[in-house]
Amino acid sequence: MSLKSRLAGSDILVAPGVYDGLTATLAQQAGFEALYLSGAAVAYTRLGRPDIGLTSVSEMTDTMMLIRDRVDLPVIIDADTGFGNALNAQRTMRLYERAGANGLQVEDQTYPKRCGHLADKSLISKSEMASKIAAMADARLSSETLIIARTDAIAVEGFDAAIDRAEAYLEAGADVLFIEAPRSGTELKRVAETFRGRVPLLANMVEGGATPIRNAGDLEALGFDIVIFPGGIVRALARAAQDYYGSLRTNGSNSPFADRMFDFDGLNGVIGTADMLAQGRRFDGNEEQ
Ligand SMILES: C[C@](O)(C(=O)O)[C@H](CC(=O)O)C(=O)O
Repeated sequence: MSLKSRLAGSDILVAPGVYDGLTATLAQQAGFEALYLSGAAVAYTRLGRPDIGLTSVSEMTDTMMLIRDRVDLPVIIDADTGFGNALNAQRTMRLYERAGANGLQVEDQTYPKRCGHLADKSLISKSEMASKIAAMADARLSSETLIIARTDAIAVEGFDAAIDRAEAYLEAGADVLFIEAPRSGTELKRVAETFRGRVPLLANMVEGGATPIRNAGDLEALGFDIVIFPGGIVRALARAAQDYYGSLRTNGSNSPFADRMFDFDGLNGVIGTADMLAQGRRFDGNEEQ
């Protein structure tokens, strides 16, 4: 089912963060209907760096292609600022679509851009962002690909300015709105009350970030249509990896950690090694097999 038609349904769409073929595979196996390819998660894992605009459009496109080759679920991808002005954003649109993305999230920050939950953000003007959204809509290869317009204005210009910007972005052609980092339950509720029923709304749950954490059911009841959990997987894996390396360093062996990790067959089961080898045998030119 396309992302667009899925959003016509009444249940909230829960899109966990992913950043490579393995996390995409695991999320699909867990039963999620869509994935969120998080720029933050790519920065955290591939660069070991914060989400401050260091990752490039090529690295994100490459990651999108790897994920699309592995899973067939709809993917929403982080386009950051579009990686520059409207012309860069148009190129990002085409590259991401060709790589297999189904929805692009673009934000109104300027460089240096930051994670929406960090301080000291700065914005391009409302009209420049509206033009960027129109430019992306113009460049879009398929009308099925959604443009998710994000405003970071709450922390910079205040809540009312954020709502005003979101209205302008909707007018400019955004398919989904993402008001980044509401600071309280009241702000979350006001976002939902303002746009519910007019346009699909996305909520972003960042553990320890500016927005109080709500579960998917609560967000659905408020009127949100999509919720992303972009960096949670990296926070979980980073903790597990820290424990793992600590244990190996201390013990000189993985045996004490064995009940917290897959063994050889276990991981092969997760990634589907047997099926893939069987498929390879069909094409190895040996009629006997
Ligand atoms: C949604 C986000 O843009 C992302 O890169 O996943 C980040 C999330 C994060 O930093 O954890 C954001 O700016 O909210």
